[in-house]
Amino acid sequence: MAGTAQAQEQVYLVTGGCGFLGEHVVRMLLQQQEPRLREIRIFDLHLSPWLEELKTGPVQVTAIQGDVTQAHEVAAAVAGAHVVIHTAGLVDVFGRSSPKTIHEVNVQGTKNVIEACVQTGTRFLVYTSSMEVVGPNIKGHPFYSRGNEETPYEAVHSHPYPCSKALAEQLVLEANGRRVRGGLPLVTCALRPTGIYGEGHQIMRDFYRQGLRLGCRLFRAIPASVEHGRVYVGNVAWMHVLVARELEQREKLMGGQVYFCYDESPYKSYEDFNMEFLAPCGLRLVGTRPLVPYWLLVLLATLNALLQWLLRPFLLYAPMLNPYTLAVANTTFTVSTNKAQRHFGYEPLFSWEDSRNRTIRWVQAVEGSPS
Ligand SMILES: NC(=O)C1=CN([C@@H]2O[C@H](COP(=O)(O)OP(=O)(O)OC[C@H]3O[C@@H](n4cnc5c(N)ncnc54)[C@H](O)[C@@H]3O)[C@@H](O)[C@H]2O)C=CC1
Ligand SMILES: C[C@H](CCCC(C)(C)O)[C@H]1CC[C@H]2[C@@H]3[C@H](O)CC4=CC(=O)CC[C@]4(C)[C@H]3CC[C@]12C
Repeated sequence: MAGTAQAQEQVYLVTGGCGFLGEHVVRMLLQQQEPRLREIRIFDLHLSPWLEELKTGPVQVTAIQGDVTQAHEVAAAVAGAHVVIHTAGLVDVFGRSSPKTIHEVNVQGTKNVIEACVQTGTRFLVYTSSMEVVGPNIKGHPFYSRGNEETPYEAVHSHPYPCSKALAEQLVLEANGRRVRGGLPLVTCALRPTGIYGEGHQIMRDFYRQGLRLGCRLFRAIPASVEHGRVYVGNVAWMHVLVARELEQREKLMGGQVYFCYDESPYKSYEDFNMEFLAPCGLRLVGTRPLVPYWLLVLLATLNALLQWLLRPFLLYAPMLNPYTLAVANTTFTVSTNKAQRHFGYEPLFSWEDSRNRTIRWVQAVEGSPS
């Protein structure tokens, strides 16, 4: 009996568990049949209907509607959890939310999660950071090609999203070693995905819809030579699950560390990479070189930013093209590292072929293929 109780003792909390990545983390935790897992708590501002179907399995699934900016709600959700996987965040590079809101959710929300761990005695915290904490910086320096966690880069931000992710990551890493209730040290680490793709990726869906509207075409805007790091959502989720599992055994090695999320996805430009999925769904990318000169894109992006500012009192104008998204899309950033493999034995669970097929099937199922 004691063995059974011991075997099923752990409670995991996934904040943002109803988001694009969060859903994959939750499903992965259940699929991998984490041996000691008794309960998964899913904490999110908006709870999704698919949660209901998960409630019939052997692991208790508890849905908690809550806001990470509310310290008491976070503390109540964290109490009794062994591990917190903190993926909740406001992902906004288009200017939909105010900088203050982005800061509140991403920075204050993360502070609340850390303090809740300390107060309630939760020892293990996995934070979903981002490649954006590195760059591009406000000085316009090129990102790096095939960089790793040690590659030097002057990370100085002004855009609210990367600012908030960088601050939150710093808080998480600094919290490593703090004494939690009961006297034991908190063990934290941060995972930095590059651009995530896969089932549920809304921007991919937006590009697909845009292509359909334009007669099954998309027009190249970024040179094919600008490579942008991408990683499959299933592998990002798998990395979170592995880190959560291994943090206890390897706290000295992994505590306070950052890890880029990587897999076998090929190095390509943002647009060429998207075409890996959109071409089999009937779209084509027009042009081997950008059809619009770069200076014109910069001008349009600046105009969009100006329009957004002018129209803000009346309506929300938040197009995909703005100076920041243009800078990210137009600056090479790819990672090549094996730190996660060395530190906790990570190998991608999904091959590139599998990741690609799953994503194609999702695009086809979501929208239906054009005839
Ligand atoms: N999508 C991407 O390419 C990348 C995302 N990330 C990070 O991964 C994490 C997850 O991102 P996605 O799944 O793409 O975003 P998402 O928007 O699909 O998911 C975020 C989830 O957090 C929840 N949330 C937002 N504000 C909240 C609040 N105040 N209280 C509680 N829950 C709240 C949302 O309801 C949503 O379910 C974020 O922290 C993001 O910064 C990092 C790198 C790349
Ligand atoms: C929307 C951008 C592509 C638009 C191309 C244009 C301007 C020519 O129309 C996307 C290009 C790169 C994306 C970002 C990148 O993948 C890294 C990210 C990490 C995160 O943590 C959140 C999302 C994002 C900022 C992602 C957002 C869309 C792009 C800017």
